[in-house]
Amino acid sequence: MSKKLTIGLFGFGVVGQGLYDIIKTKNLNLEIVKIAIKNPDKQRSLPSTLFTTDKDELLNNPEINIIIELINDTEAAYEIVSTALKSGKNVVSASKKMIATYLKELIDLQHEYGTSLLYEGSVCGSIPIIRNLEEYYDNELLHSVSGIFNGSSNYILSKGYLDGLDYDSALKQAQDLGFAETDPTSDVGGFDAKYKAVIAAAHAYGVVVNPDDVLNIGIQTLSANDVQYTREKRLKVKLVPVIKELDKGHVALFVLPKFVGESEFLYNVEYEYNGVVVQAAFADQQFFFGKGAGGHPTGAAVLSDITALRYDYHYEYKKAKEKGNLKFTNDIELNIYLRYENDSLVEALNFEHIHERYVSDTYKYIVGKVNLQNLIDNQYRILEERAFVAFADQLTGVSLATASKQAAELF
Ligand SMILES: NC(=O)C1=CN([C@@H]2O[C@H](COP(=O)(O)OP(=O)(O)OC[C@H]3O[C@@H](n4cnc5c(N)ncnc54)[C@H](OP(=O)(O)O)[C@@H]3O)[C@@H](O)[C@H]2O)C=CC1
Ligand SMILES: N[C@@H](CC=O)C(=O)O
Repeated sequence: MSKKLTIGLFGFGVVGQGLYDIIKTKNLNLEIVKIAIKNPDKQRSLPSTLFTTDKDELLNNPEINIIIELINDTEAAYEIVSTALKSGKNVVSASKKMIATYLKELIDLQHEYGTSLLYEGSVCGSIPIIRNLEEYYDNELLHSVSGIFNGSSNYILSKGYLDGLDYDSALKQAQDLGFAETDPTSDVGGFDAKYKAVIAAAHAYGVVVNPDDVLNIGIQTLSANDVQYTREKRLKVKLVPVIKELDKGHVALFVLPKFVGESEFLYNVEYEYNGVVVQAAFADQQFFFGKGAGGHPTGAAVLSDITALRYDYHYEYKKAKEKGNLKFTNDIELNIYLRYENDSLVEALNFEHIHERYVSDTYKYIVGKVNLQNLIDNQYRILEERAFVAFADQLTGVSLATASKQAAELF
């Protein structure tokens, strides 16, 4: 019989309960000894003796050998996870914001204390992308990793495009289904996708990037004109993080809405499903597809990490050792679609090339090439002015797939 896992679980919300549902269907030789929650007055589906609001009852319990952290409070999560790692307990977490924000510290803690932190559930829910980037693509030259990394925003886009549902109602449904973050701005504004991309970049390329340095523009300002424009061109809008190795040892990373054509894998990824497109030198293009949000899909990924701890699995962060010289950069050119009202925004973005321009009384747009840093500098203005930006490689004939062979000129 494999060694018994004794678990201290933090959080009994959507993911915590999803994990519990899965565990109870199987005889896995593991036991949840205690569950820490925040609100002692909330009605629970399990005996009250199992719950506590005192984190030390779990962290200081020598019988517990694994801590599972599934809470919705970033700072508290970091405190719990770092304390556990320091005290010799292995940890599984799905808290992508916490992991992306404190990735360097968490890697250092694992090395210093010889403990393991696994977080497959933090990136694209049920899709096993972290272990694949870490292990399978160990020796493969990765050109790019991109995809749909957020279920809620994809759900909203699908509900609008396919079912004609308005934005607010679709968001409410995503919240009711347990897909959305406590603050859904994280989902629709591209923050959540950015945290996931930051984590994926560490395993794909060995770069640890501060999320504050990464552009994220979301879908909040998508208008009827934008939708009409994409329909006419037989495109769809998807919220897509792109992680791309450039020439001369640089990695670019950004999150933008993207126009996606029928021939692209992401075109048919709908609702809460996520998709990851890996462009590799020899394997060429590969596609991972699965549910990206919700208690059971995420719980399944968390359980996979728990069982991996049985055989002492830990991330080696191999690319950081092998490719340690890669540097993150925002100095790249992108082809974008910009729908705007104020001409001064166009001036501020300082387009280097304009492919297409349209102006009427009610609708103005430009398709052209800008520097990513200019977008970052005007990120808040774009949102305030309710302008809409999308990565528009489809409109200029330069896609991530074809571009991979052209190094820095891809965009
Ligand atoms: N929902 C999803 O589809 C996915 C979520 N995630 C991530 O997983 C984590 C959990 O998400 P989710 O389950 O949806 O969140 P929920 O809001 O559904 O649940 C959060 C849980 O955390 C508990 N909690 C909050 N603060 C503390 C604290 N300081 N100590 C102990 N317990 C605490 C809450 O307690 P109480 O019950 O008393 O309120 C609640 O049980 C988040 O980081 C989220 O980003 C990752 C992938 C998918
Ligand atoms: N809010 C997230 C949940 C999973 O990570 C999403 O919608 O994808």
